[in-house]
Amino acid sequence: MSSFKHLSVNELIHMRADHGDQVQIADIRDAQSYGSSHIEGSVNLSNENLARFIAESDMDKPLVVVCYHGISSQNAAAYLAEQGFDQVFSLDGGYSAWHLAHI
Ligand SMILES: O=S(=O)([O-])[S-]
Repeated sequence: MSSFKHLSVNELIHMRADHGDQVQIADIRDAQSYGSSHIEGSVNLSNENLARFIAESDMDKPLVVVCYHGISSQNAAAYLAEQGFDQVFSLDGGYSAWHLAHI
């Protein structure tokens, strides 16, 4: 059964250092929050672009799901794993943890 794994901010930093833009990041926060700041290289995923994102993504590449605090990203990550992504991660602490680590 496909499912997702948890990823800490530090693990994400290392993953990006090792794999660069091979790492896909989907930010599921609202467009306004995403617009005011987001992890560089992330895409804002919403119900509107979800189908296209799934259709156009490389499912072999790691996919990290980011929300506000790491709660709702878990449901989204489980869903995306069910859609066929091989390696799906939910960012623990969400964008707020990422932001804190980068102040
Ligand atoms: O985005 S959240 O579900 O972690 S509050």
